[in-house]
Amino acid sequence: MDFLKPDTVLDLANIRDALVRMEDTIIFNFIERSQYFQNSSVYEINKYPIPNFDGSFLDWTLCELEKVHSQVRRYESPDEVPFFPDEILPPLLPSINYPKILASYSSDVNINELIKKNYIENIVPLISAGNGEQPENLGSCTTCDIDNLQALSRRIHFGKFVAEAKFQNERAKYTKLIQDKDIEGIEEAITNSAVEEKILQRLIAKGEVYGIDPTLKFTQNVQSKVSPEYLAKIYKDWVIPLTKKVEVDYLLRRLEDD
Ligand SMILES: O=C(O)C(=O)C[C@]1(C(=O)O)C=C[C@@H](O)C=C1
Repeated sequence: MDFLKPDTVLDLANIRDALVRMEDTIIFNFIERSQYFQNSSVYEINKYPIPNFDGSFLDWTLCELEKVHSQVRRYESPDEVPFFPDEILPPLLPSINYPKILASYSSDVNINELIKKNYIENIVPLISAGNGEQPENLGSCTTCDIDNLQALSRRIHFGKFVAEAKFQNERAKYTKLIQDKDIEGIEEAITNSAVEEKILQRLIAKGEVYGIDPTLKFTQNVQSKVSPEYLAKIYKDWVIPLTKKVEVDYLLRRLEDD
C-alpha cells in the first residue's frame, strides 16, 4: 500500500488484500505470545512502581516505545494510530507530505483504549499458554503484547480506509444515512457477510498450517500453538466488530469534511 498514491489506497480490493496480509502478522504474533502464560501482573495498574508514571507495566513500556517511534515518524503515516496520542513526540526525521487520503478529523478516530481492554480481557486468555505468572518472562511477554496490540490497532483502524472507499463509491447513499444519523443503517451498509465468512474460513485454514511444524504435518497429535477456532472467534467477536466500529465512527463525521 503506497500512501503517496491515494487512488491505490482507496481501492477496496487493495484494502482487502492488505487486510489479508495483516492476518499473517497477527497470527504469527499470537503464536509468539502463546509461549507464555497470561502474566496478568503486567496489566495491573501500578503493580510495578515506575517513577512519574501512573499505569501498568505494559502501559509504561508501550508509551516509551511510542515516544521513540514517533520520533522516527511512525505516527505521521495515516495507517498508524498511537495508544498514547498525548505523549508522542515530534519526528526527528523531516516530515513526509502525505497527500490527503482520509478526512481531516481521522486521527481523532482512535479506539486503542477499547482495543487494549478487549485484548487484555478477552484475547490474552485465548492465546496464552495458560493462567499463571512466569516472573522470568514478564519482559518478553510485554514485548509480545505490544506487537499484538500494534498489529491489531493497525488492522482495526484500517476501517478508516474501508469507510472512505465505501463513502466515495456510494456518496449519495452514505450522505443520506449520515444526515439521518442512522447508525444501524450505516452498519448494515458497510457489512459484507460473504467477505466476513471468507475471512473466518481462511483464518481456520491458516491457523491449522501456521502453528505446526510442517515436517510433522502427517503424524498424530500435532497441535497448533493457537487454536484455529480461537483465531476465528477472536476475529468474529472482536476484530471485525471493532473494525466496523471504526468505520461507523469515521462515517458519522464524514460530512464535516466536504
Ligand atoms: O471488507 C470490508 O468491506 C470491510 O468492511 C472490512 C470487514 C472486516 O473487518 O474485515 C468489516 C466489515 C465487513 O462486513 C467485511 C469485512
